[in-house]
Amino acid sequence: MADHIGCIPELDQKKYDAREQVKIICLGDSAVGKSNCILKLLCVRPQQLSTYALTLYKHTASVGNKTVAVDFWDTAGQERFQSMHPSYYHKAHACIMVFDVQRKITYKNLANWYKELREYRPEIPCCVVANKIDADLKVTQRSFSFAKKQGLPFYFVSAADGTNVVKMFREMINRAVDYKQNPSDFMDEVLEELEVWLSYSDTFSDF
Ligand SMILES: Nc1nc2c(ncn2[C@@H]2O[C@H](COP(=O)(O)OP(=O)(O)OP(=O)(O)O)[C@@H](O)[C@H]2O)c(=O)[nH]1
Ligand SMILES: [Mg+2]
Repeated sequence: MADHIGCIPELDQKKYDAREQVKIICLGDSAVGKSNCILKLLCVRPQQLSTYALTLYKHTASVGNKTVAVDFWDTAGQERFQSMHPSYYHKAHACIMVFDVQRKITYKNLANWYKELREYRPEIPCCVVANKIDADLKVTQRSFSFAKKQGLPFYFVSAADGTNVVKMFREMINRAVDYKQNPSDFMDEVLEELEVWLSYSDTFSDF
């Protein structure tokens, strides 16, 4: 039932420097399995690049004929205050919201996370992940209406045995790239144009 997990043995610097880059954030209550989902995908020991409150995981993925550098942003602790710093949301291209199928409160709290997400990022693709299904497979027969009501894709996942982990991330990376190429948020469009313009002016300043 588990997906095959594609391991990346070591960092390929060329791919890492890929032009296309997306930021994907994870939201959800403490201990729902956010970090474990990412770790399962990466199959490698994480590289901790930032502070106590934030861990940044680097990943490369193929989307069509392009190599995409993916930054997964994960928190360590701040979600216990039921709110994230605005910089966490800044320029995110997609969001993965996780709850624990064994703790109802984590499902209820999705509404708060989603509200906060939409205050900062009204248009980015988002999905709902029901994690820890290995602990009780019967939950996959239950319906969790929150995602449907909000029109969000929904995945039953187990970070422990890998079920649906790769599928979920692959689809979300595709959607993040898609969003980056066709932002529906006006501010994002402006920032995207500005970035292209700045990269051109960098190139010319080399001459
Ligand atoms: N049975 C089972 N346990 C899981 C699964 N995913 C995570 N866990 C366990 O749940 C606990 C929390 O997992 P984390 O990945 O650290 O959760 P988190 O959401 O990153 O937690 P914080 O960083 O504290 O916010 C750990 O003890 C994991 O081993 C899963 O799919 N199945
Ligand atoms: Mg964590």
